[in-house]
Amino acid sequence: MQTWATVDVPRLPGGGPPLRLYDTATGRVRPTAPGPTATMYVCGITPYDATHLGHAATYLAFDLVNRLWRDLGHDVNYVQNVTDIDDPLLERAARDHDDWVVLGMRETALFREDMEALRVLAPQHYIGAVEAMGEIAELVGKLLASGAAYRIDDPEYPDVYFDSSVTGHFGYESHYDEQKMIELSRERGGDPDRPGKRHPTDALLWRMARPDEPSWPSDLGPGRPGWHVECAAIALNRLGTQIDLNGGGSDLIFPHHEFGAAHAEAFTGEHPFARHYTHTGMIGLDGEKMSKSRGNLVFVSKLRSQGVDPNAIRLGLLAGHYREDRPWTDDLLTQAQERLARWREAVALDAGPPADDLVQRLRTHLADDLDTPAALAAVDGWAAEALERRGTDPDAPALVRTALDALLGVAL
Ligand SMILES: Nc1ncnc2c1ncn2[C@@H]1O[C@H](COS(=O)(=O)NC(=O)[C@@H](N)CS)[C@@H](O)[C@H]1O
Ligand SMILES: [Zn+2]
Repeated sequence: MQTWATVDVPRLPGGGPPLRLYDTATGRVRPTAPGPTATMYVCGITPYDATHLGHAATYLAFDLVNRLWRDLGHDVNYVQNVTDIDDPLLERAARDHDDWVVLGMRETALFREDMEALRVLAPQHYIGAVEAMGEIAELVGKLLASGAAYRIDDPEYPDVYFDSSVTGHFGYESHYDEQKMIELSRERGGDPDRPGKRHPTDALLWRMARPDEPSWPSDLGPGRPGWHVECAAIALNRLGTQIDLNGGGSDLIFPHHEFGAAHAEAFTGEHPFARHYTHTGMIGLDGEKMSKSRGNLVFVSKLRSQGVDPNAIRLGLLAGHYREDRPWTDDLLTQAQERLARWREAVALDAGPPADDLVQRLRTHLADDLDTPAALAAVDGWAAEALERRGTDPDAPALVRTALDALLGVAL
């Protein structure tokens, strides 16, 4: 699938400390240690109700990771999927009497546009589940052949399930207990109560064709994939057997990333699949998580059509820490617009206070588990000084502009 147009990342002089990120599996903020090319898989959207500010907050967080790794001299191989076939998409299309293919294409196009407007660096590989159907079915076939998966004893629909016990590490990513796993599995597309499963949380790998549901031919018989195996296949085939970072919102901790890791590890025999599992907090509105099911959504495209500068949306979402569940409010946007205007005024000056120290502080704060509140405050400090006392370094304004572009993705 075509990815979106990307902006280039200006080079900054000097360098910063290694990027440290919170890892859900080890429960600690730990240094990332990518090789020359960092490998990152961030789960993409299920293409409807795109792009709400919750989506945007998550992709902005991983955009900072992308930018920081580049600033540290790494290339980044960034892969993202589109879940363009799955129950929620089919349900939404049915509700709106929409063709599910058209709905998916329309919403994916809108998502691309919004990502471009927000200056999110494009993934090297932007892959839809439908276009990856062959490789997904192939992975399911191999898991079935190896005994890591099994067919449920249901003569009408002998669907294929993953045996969550096969890797011996199941649960290492989320650390949830069985009860919580069953609860979340039920809430997020699983079927723990289906009779005949070896373990209630075992995840569906291949759903045999049902009447009036789309299906694809495969060696497994006609059908369509379960949700988690698409991400395992797409990541393994483009990033290798162990990756630096698997990212997404905290609602993906379980079942999605636990199973994505288990599917990958059952196939490769290598553990852990990802050296970091990093999850963002939920953006809320009026006290509730912003979510499709609740319909309390604020859309990037709507704000853009009202003339809101995408850089202000970016600053509004980066004002809070990426791992905090936090509300989106009109106030947040107003403060971000004022901050953006102040910063623009300061970098428009023909001189300012020396900014080398600011660049290093930006790098240090962002390398500390993406501490954007501290980073933005450091820029506020420089801008205030520049606007009060003007400062005498003629190179400072341009250096600040370049640093904000490269490290924060903000275009002044
Ligand atoms: N309110 C929210 N705040 C922050 N992130 C959110 C919010 N709602 C969804 N997300 C994140 O946005 C990303 C896309 O969500 S999604 O459209 O539901 N799609 C999926 O979760 C799957 N297609 C992943 S393979 C996920 O990482 C999800 O965790
Ligand atoms: Zn995913």
